Formats: sequence, C-alpha cells, structure tokens
Amino acid sequence: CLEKSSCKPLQVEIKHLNQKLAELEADQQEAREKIRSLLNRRTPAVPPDKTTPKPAVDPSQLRKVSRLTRELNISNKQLRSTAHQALADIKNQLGQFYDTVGKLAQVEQEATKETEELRSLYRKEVVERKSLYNKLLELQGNIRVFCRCRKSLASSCLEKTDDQEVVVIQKGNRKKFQFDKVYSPSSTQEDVFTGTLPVITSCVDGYNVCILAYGQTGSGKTYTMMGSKENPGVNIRSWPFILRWSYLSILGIYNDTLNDLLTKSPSASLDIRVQGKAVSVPGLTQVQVQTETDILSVMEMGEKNRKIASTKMNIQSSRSHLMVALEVEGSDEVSGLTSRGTLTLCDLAGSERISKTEAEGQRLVEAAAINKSLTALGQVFGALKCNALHIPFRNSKLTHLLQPCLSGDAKVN
Ligand SMILES: Nc1ncnc2c1ncn2[C@@H]1O[C@H](COP(=O)(O)OP(=O)(O)OP(=O)(O)O)[C@@H](O)[C@H]1O
Repeated sequence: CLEKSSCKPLQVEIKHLNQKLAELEADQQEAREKIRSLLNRRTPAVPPDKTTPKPAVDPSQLRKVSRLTRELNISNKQLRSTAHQALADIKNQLGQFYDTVGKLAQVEQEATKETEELRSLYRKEVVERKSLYNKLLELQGNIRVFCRCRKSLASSCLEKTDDQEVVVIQKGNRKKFQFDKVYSPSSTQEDVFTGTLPVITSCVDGYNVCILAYGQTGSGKTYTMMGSKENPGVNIRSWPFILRWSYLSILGIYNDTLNDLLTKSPSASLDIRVQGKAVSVPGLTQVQVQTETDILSVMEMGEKNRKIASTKMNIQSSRSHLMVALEVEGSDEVSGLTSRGTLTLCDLAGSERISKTEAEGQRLVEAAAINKSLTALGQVFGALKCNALHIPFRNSKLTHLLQPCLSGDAKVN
C-alpha cells in the first residue's frame, strides 16, 4: 500500500511526459506534411509556359516554415533528452525508494525480533523478581507480628526499648516482649501502612495475604485498619496498590456464626464449604470493584449492615470479627503474565478477660465466643510456629476461614 501510493505521482509524471512527446511528434508530423505539400505546389505537374512562372508560395514563407521546422526538431530533441533524463531520474529515485522500503522492512523485522526478545527477558525478570521478593519475605518470616502502642495508654505501662521490643511495666515488674516491629505512640497511620506494604505487594504477585488487627477493646484495631476519613487506615491505603479487577466481600463473625454484610439480610447465617484446599462460603456476596470510589461505597454498605446485624442481635459492632476479603486479579500487559491473590483484612473483636469485665448474660456469651475464636487463632499460630503436623484450623469458624491465608506460602501481618 505504501509502495503503490508513493509511486502514483511518478507514474502520473511519466504519463504526462509521454503525452507531451506524442503531441510534439504529432506537431512535427503535421509540419512535415505541410512542407511536403508546399514543395509539391512548387513543382506543378503541367510544364511551365513561356511566361515567367509565378512562384506558388512566397519564398520568405518557405524559409520561415523551414526555420520553424528546424527549431521544432531542435526542441523535439531537447524535449526527448529532458524526458529521457527525467525518466532516468525517476528510475533512480524509484530504485532508491525500493531500497529504502526494503531496508525499512528489514529494520521492522529486526525491531519485532528485538521486542520479542526483550519481552521474554522481561517475563523472566518478572518471574525472578517475584520469586526473589517472595524468598526475601519468607526469610523475614511469612508471619510477622507488629505492635502498635497507643498514645494515651502507652506512657504509663509501656516502654519501647528499640524497634523490636516493648517492656510492659506492671506493679513494678518489667516484662519484655519481642516483635518484628514496634510502632511507638507517635507513629502515624502512614508509618503502620508502610510496614504492611511488602505483604500487600506480595498479594499483587499472586499470594494470599492476611492482615489481622488484634488487641483488647479500645486499643485501636478499627482505627489502625479503617481509620477516619481524614486519616485512613491500612484498608483504605492499600486499595490503590491492589486495585485492578477485584472482587470484594465482607463477612461478620458473631458468636461463631457468619453474616454476609453485603446482602439485604445481613443477619442470616452462612456455612463454610471445603473443597480440597479451597475454603469458601456459598452464597456470600462478592461485589466487583474497579475504583476507589466503588470500594468506599461497598465498605460503607458493609459498615451499615454490620450495625444492622449488630442491632438485631443486640450487640455492639466491636463484639464481632470483621473480615474484608479482596480477590485480586492482575495481568502484566508487557509480559502477559497473570496472577491471582487474596487480601484479607481482619478487624478482630476485642479480647478481654471475662473475670475482669464481669460480663453477664448475652455479654458473657459474646465474650466466651470471642475468646474461644481468639484462643483458636492463638493455637493455630502456635502450631504454625513450631511447624506442627496438624494445624487446628477447624477449631473455630474464624480460623477455618483464615486457613488459606495462614497456610502454604501465604503471608500474615
Ligand atoms: N493511634 C491512635 N491515635 C489516635 N486515636 C486512636 C488511636 N488508636 C485508637 N484511637 C481512638 O481510640 C478509640 C478506640 O479505638 P478503636 O475503635 O479503633 O478501638 P478497637 O480496638 O477497634 O475497639 P473495639 O475492640 O471495641 O472495636 C477511637 O476513638 C479511635 O479513634
């Protein structure tokens, strides 16, 4: 198509020149005819009479025609030579043009080959980066525990000795606790989020990731996970890093029963189904989200339903575990590689000592259910820590649901 379009003007020019040549030849032919007829008139067939012959044509005109014929011949020759020269130039240019087109095609072929090589190299690099990044996280520990100290409570009984240790001072006794990282009371939401970012990146790479907030009532779990509009927590800050084609579901776990918080009847109880290594909740609403606004409106709906479910069951929202799960599907446009991971963000119910809170009736039932599930969670972590052959995931609905996020190469913060 490129060749045809580029040749067109040249072909038109050649045609034009050929036409001119034909016209000139016709003119020349006509002039010859004229000369011939004039010459014929000069030699009459009848013998001349004795009277002085009268010339048929004016000699000056004859000379003029002869001069014109000569001039025509000269310009004809010149035109022919110009046309030949032009044709030669055009041929030359066409040759160069075809040469360039040929070279361009070759360059394009080489560029395509090079792009393919680079693409395959990039694909290898991506796989290698993922694997190295995963190894790095595994070296740091697939389960990492952070401690965030709260401002008002921390000053009296907590002391942050270094980045990985806090000392709890109680009745003059000092007890040391080690963590993967300790956030001082002055640490910000951004600081805490930055700490969780490596595992969030891992989710984008296709791993199951879980971020759990554990602590006693009022210690700042919801603040750390959800935060406020002005100062959002881990949940909200992580969306931009994982937002692709994702499916969001929100579950509440109250008294060891599961509630779908994205449905019109959030207080209806759901069951867990196990198929091989997969753990699912049949009937759980999954909403496709593409933008941050989508996520925020779905989260708002979940919060509202959590309150409705809580009110119907006469509980406070903090008496249930909240589990936000985001299935992340990703594909790299350059390498063509796809990945699928799940990010589970868990705001656990507050842990309290029943004897201390003197709970009774419904509160006692709630507290017992919370403590049972948190104890089960502790047992699971204990078993994982010592690489036990049996991990008691099925001791509570909370741990059963978290099984895919706590086993295999999943990452937990
Ligand atoms: N690091 C912090 N900086 C400022 N305010 C905080 C911080 N942590 C918690 N708060 C505030 O303390 C109050 C209780 O926190 P939050 O609701 O997050 O606790 P919680 O552990 O989720 O409690 P519950 O178990 O009852 O759900 C909230 O008003 C919250 O804004």
